Amino acid sequence: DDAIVSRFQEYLRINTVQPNPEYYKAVDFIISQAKPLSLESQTIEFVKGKPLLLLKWVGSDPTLPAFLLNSHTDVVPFEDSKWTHHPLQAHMDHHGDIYARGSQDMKCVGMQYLEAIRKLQASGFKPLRSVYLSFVPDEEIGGHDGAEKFAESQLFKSLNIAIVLDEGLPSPTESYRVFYGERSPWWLVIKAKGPPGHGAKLYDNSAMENLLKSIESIRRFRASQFDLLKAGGIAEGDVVSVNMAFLKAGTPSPTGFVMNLQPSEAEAGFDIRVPPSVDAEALERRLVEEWAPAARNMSFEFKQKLTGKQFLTAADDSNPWWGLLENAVKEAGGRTSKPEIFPASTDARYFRKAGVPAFGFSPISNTPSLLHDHNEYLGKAEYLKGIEVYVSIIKAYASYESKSGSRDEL
Ligand SMILES: CSCC[C@H](NC=O)C(=O)O
Ligand SMILES: [Zn+2]
Ligand SMILES: [Zn+2]
Repeated sequence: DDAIVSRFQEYLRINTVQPNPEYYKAVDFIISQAKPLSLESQTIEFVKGKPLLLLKWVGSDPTLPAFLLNSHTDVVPFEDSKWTHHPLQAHMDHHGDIYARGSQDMKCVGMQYLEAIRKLQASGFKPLRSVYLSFVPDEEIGGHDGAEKFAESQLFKSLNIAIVLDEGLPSPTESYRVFYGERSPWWLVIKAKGPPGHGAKLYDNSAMENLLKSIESIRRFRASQFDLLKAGGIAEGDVVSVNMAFLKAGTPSPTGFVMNLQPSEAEAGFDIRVPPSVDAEALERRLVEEWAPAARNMSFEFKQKLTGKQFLTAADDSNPWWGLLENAVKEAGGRTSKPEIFPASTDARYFRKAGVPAFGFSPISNTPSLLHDHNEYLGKAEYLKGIEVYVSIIKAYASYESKSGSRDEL
C-alpha cells in the first residue's frame, strides 16, 4: 500500500497547473508506470505541446468493441498561501489525508485506473475486450485541444469504443455519485454602450445604467433558480446556475478610476450552466430580449458554449454498461446513488457528442467535494478502496461478452 500511495503522490507533485502545465513530465511519468504492465502506448499531439497519451491493454477478442477510461492530466491553479500544506507537495497528514491539487480532480482516477490494471494482471486476469486509457490535456480550459479533438478524430472512431468512463464528483455520503449527462456551459459576456458624460449629470441610457438593468434582470433569474434548489426536491444539475465571473468598466487613472466621468462602455461576464431538461432556446431568447437587448445598446458574446443538443447516456436496463457498473461497484462493497446530471462540465460531453455513451464516476465516498477549492485532499483509505472498485469495474467490462454496443440517445 505504501508503494501505491507513493506513486499517487509522485503524480500529484508534477506541476500540471493551468495555464502552463508541464504535460510532458506527466506523460513521461505515466509511461514509466505503464511499462511494467506491457501496455501499448502512443502519444498524440492534436495540438503542439499538448500531448494526449493513449494506452491499450489488448483484449483476446478483437471483434468486441473496447472501452475507454479517460482522465485529464491538467489541474486548476491554487492560492498556495491559503492551503494548510503546499498543493504540489502531496503531503499526507496523520489521518492519512493527502493534500494536493488534483487529489480529487482527477489525478486520483488516472492513477487508480493503472493501479487496478496492475492488480488485475497480478491476479492473472486476461481481458476479453481491449481496455484503452487516455490521459488528456486541457480539460480545465475547455478540452478543445484535448478530448474534443480526440473524440472527433478518425483515430477515436477506429478504436471502436462502446463505453467511456470519465470523472465524477466525491460524495459526502457512503454511496458513490454517478453522472449520465451534464449541464451545458455558457460563458457569457454582455456589453453595454452609452454616451459618456459628466459624473454629476443625471441622464438615461449610460453604459453603466444599461448594464445594471441587465444585471438586475439576470440576478432575478438567478434567485428564481436558486429558490427552486433551496426548496428541495430538485438536484443541483437540474436547475440553471448563474454566477457573475467579472465586471469590467470605468476609466483607469493613476490612483484607481476617474470618478467624475460616466464611461461609454461596460461589460460583465457570467458562468451559466444549462441543464438538458431546460429549453435552451427559450433561455437564449431571454438573453436577447432581456439581458442584452440591442434596443438598450447591448450586445453579447459566448466565450464557451457547447453547440448542438445535449446527449444523455441511458442509466437503466436499456444500457448493459449501466447494470455492469452498478453491479461491479456492489461487488467491490460499494453503492451507487441515483444517476445525476453533472453540474459542471467534463470531457465526457465530447465522447457523448461523438455518439459513445459515457458515465462520470470518481470512486470517492465520505469525502467533501473540494474540486477547485483550497485544501483539496483525498484520504489514503478512500484512494485504495477506489482502486478495488476499478478492479471490479474493469473486470466486469473487460469480461462482458455481448457484441451489442449501445448508442447515446437524447
Ligand atoms: C466549460 S469548459 C471548463 C470545464 C470545467 N471543468 C471542470 O471544472 C468547468 O468549468 O466545468
Ligand atoms: Zn476534472
Ligand atoms: Zn476541474
